[in-house]
Amino acid sequence: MSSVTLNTGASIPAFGLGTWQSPKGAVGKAVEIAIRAGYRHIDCAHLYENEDEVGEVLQKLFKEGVVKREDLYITSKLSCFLMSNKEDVTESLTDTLTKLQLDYLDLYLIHCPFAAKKGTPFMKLQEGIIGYFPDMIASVWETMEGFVAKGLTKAIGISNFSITKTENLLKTAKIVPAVNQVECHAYLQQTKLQQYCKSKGIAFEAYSPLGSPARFNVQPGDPVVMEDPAVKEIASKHGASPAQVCIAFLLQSGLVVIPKSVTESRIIENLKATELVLTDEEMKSLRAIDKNCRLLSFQWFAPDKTVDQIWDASEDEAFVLQ
Ligand SMILES: NC(=O)C1=CN([C@@H]2O[C@H](COP(=O)(O)OP(=O)(O)OC[C@H]3O[C@@H](n4cnc5c(N)ncnc54)[C@H](OP(=O)(O)O)[C@@H]3O)[C@@H](O)[C@H]2O)C=CC1
Ligand SMILES: CC1=C(/C=C/C(C)=C/C=C/C(C)=C/C=O)C(C)(C)CCC1
Repeated sequence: MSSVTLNTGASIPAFGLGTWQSPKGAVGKAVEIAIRAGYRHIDCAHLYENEDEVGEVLQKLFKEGVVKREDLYITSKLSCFLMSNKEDVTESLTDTLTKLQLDYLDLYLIHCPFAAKKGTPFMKLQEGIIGYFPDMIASVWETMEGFVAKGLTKAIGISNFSITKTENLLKTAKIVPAVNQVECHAYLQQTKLQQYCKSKGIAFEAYSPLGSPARFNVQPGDPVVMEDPAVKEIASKHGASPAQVCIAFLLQSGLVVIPKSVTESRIIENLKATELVLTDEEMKSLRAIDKNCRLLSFQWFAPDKTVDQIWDASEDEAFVLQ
C-alpha cells in the first residue's frame, strides 16, 4: 500500500480507517475487520468517545499475533474541551493512551483550532465555546512538542487549520506540523490549502473523503459527491463503486485518505480502492467537479463568527453549507 513521507522522515500509510460516529458495539468489530483485511492506519480522536473499544481490539490483535504495534499507524487528536492549560492537554493525551492501551501514538493532532470549556456536555457544546486564540494554540503546541520529546507520540500535527491559522502557529512552533487533516473530497478539493501545505512540508490528510453522507448536519438537497454523474460514470467504466472512485481520486492526488465505515463489505470495498488506477483524463474530469463546498462548517465552535471568518475564506472563498 502506498505511503506518504512526513517531515519527520517517517511514513504514514496513505489509506486508513476513520472512526468518527462509529458507535461503541460496532467500532471494535470495524477495526478488527479492517486490520485483518490489511488496513494499517486507524484515525481516532478523544472526541469520538470510542477509543476504549478500539484499544480493546488492538490488544486482542496484538496478543493473537495478527499485527505488531510497530506495523500500525495510530493517530489521535486533542479534545477541544482540554486546550486551556498544560494539565488539560496532558490529560487528553494520557486519557487517549490509556483507552487505546498504547505506550505511544504515531501522530497526535490538535483536533481543531477552537477551544471549548472543560466539562461542557458535548450535546451543549455551543454553551461552552471559548473560541480561537492564537496564544492558546501556541502554548498547546509547546506542550505537544514536549510529548514528542517524551516519546509519547512520534509526530504532531494539526486539523481544521486554514493557511492563516497555520501561519500563526508557525510563528512560534519549534516543530513544523507533520500533517494538516482537513475536509477534502471531490466537491471541496482545497487546492490552495494543499499547495500551501506542500510548500511548508506539511502532509495533507483528507477527511470525509466520501462527503460524510451520515454527518449530523446533513440536509435534504445538499450536494452528494458519491452521486455526482462524473463519479458514477468513471465508476461504471471501471466496474468500481462511486466510493472507490472518490477514494482513488484523492490517493492518486498524493493525499492521505481516511474513509470511515462500520460495514464489513464497505470496509473491504474501500480498501480495494487502493488498487484502482484512474487515467489522466479521469483525474482531469474529477478535478473539474470541485464546488468549493464545505460540508462540516464548524460554526458551532464560533457562533459569533461567520463561516467565512471561521475558515479565513478570503483564502479560498469556500461555498459553505450552513
Ligand atoms: N479532524 C476532523 O475534524 C474530522 C476528521 N474526520 C475523520 O475522517 C473520517 C472519515 O470522514 P467521515 O466524516 O466519517 O465521512 P466519510 O466521507 O468517510 O463517509 C463515511 C460514511 O460513508 C459511508 N460509507 C463508507 N464506505 C462506503 C461505501 N463504500 N459506499 C457507500 N457508503 C459508504 C459510511 O457508512 P457505514 O459506516 O454505515 O458503512 C459513513 O456513513 C472520520 O471517521 C474521522 O476519522 C472526519 C470529520 C472531521
Ligand atoms: C452543534 C451540535 C452538535 C455538535 C457537533 C459537533 C461539534 C461535531 C463535531 C464533529 C467533529 C469534530 C468531527 C470530526 O472529527 C451536536 C452535538 C451534534 C448536537 C447538535 C448541535
